[in-house]
Amino acid sequence: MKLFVVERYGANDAGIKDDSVQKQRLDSLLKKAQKRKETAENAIISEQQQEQEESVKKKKKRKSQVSESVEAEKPTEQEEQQKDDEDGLEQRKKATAEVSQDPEGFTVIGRDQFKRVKEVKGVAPKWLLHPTVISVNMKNLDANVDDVLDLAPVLKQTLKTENVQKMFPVQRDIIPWILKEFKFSLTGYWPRDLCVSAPTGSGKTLAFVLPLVQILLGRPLLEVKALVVLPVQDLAKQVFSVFQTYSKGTNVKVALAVGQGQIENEQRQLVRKDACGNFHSLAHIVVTTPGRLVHHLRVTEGLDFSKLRFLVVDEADRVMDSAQSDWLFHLEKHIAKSGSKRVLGQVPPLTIHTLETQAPPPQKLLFSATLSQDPEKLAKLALFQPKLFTSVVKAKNPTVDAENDEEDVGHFSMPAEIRERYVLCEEDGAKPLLLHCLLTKRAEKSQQKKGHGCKSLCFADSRVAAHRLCLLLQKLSESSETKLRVAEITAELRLMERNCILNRFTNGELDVIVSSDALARGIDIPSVDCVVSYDVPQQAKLHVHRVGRTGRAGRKGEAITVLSPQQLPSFQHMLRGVAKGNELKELKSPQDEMEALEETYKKALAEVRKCIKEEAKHKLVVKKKRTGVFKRNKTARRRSAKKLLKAKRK
Ligand SMILES: Nc1ncnc2c1ncn2[C@@H]1O[C@H](COP(=O)(O)OP(=O)(O)OP(=O)(O)O)[C@@H](O)[C@H]1O
Repeated sequence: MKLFVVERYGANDAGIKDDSVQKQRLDSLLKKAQKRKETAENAIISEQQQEQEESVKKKKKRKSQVSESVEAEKPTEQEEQQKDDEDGLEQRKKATAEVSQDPEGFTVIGRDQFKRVKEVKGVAPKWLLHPTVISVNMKNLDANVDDVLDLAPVLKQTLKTENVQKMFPVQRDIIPWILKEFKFSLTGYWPRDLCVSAPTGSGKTLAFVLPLVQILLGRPLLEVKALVVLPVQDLAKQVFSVFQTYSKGTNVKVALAVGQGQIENEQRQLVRKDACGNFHSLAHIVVTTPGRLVHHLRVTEGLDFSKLRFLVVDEADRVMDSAQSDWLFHLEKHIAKSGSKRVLGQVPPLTIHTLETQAPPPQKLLFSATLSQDPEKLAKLALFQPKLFTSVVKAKNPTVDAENDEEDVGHFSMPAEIRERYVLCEEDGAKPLLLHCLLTKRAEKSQQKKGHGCKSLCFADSRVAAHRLCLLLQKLSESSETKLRVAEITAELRLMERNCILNRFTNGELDVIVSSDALARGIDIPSVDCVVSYDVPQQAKLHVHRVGRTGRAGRKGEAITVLSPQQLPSFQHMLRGVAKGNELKELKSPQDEMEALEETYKKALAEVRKCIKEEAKHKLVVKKKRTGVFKRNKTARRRSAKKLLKAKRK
């Protein structure tokens, strides 16, 4: 044990050989500590006394303003009050002394000095508080293409061939605004940035495609003037095809860079190197995803964004939330190398000198159905005098308490054409059967009424859940009279496979697509009749996007969410901030049909279990084979290397 004894003061140290000297030192240290404690306590107590006195003074003042008759009784009350206050002070003194003294005798420094910090409430900027409200009414469209827009005849012709007769409210408001800002910028002023928050399927894509093509019409020089950023490949391809449609018959060149094929192929569409070694842009508009953009900025020689005039960010909230949200930083760095335009960063104070010496920054155009109106998030984008167009008005949700109706809680809005309902499922295990019954019922009704089946999209939480649900629905419909053709789309499938399934769905070869949230955002699938949220979405945003796959472009749609009774209150609470055209109603659960199919369901469940086991086995075999081949290859390589060495030695 001696090993662990630390002798801080050795016997040879001067002045501390005696025990008496050590005692003296200890006493003086303890005295000092005691003094410090007392002064700290006194300070706290005097502070509290002051506060107490002030409060008593205030009370006195208030009471002196009351009438005389009441005043007659006051002195006794005041005295009592003062007594009470003093007693309270005494008690608190004791309590603080007790609290600040730990049972082991240590004093916690500053324990009584902690005070609750006052919450500072942020103030939304003016442009967020005073937006221009876009109508959500898609029924009585008054804006004829010819009357409203100052568009080139080629574009008007394409609109006619695409069967666009009238402009949707977003397009009616946004297109002239962008064109006007552009004209304004030609006079030397910087264009204002734009934020658009409009419901799903309201035609936001055309609202930026048309003005960009119009502005870039007839430009002899090939320079990248517009960069359009979307969160994922599928959406970028979709927007690219709209650009292609509307740039037909014009000299506007559009390129796609989403990482679908080899990077060299994309580079060939973006830049050309001439005989003298100079680089030339090959597109006016580049449609891309954040990840691929950063890749090109790093590796594509001669890519020049210094002449950029427009930066469009569709599904802006998702793009900004994504892991690659540093793409703006990389873009700015890239531009800074070749020019002085600012994409990010502090906007300098606008003086005549800045206007004269600095080129305007690219105008940022942000679009989304669930655009964040959080000033902090938007501040990251360094928007220049932004203008907000929104269709979000005060949410009115009859299912929520009346007091909540008064709040300005609207963050997102949904198309008024969507009829939203929920169905309660008591047992979690019976959910697939309930879904099967709902879908077959809908298909039969639609067949009777319209003469064709009902196209439905079902959203599950994950890829695995979507796969299992798809198998179950397939098995159940095999044994039922109404045969539903079911397929699945998850992020695991390649783009080609996904497109193939979507084409079959659009052509009426499939009735149901089960999907993970890979399909939830932005994808424009014509005429989806019903969207079913098989698993409850965790965020209102996700719900808005899922449901938004139906009821597009003014068509009618239906959205059903499958809930357990326990999930209902939180679901209703989540939808508090979503402005809807229709109220949320309950749909009767098809109990009779479910009971009739109980045996078939059990069989289907057993078959699916078998199927999943076989799939897992198959995957394992494939994996083993791969690793086995790899090992064999490795050993073969080693053997051949050894043989070679031997041969060399010989
Ligand atoms: N003026 C119009 N007349 C008729 N159809 C239109 C018009 N404008 C757009 N559409 C069609 O409406 C559908 C939805 O448009 P779009 O994809 O632009 O919606 P969105 O607002 O971007 O939706 P999301 O927020 O879900 O991405 C598309 O099929 C498009 O062709």
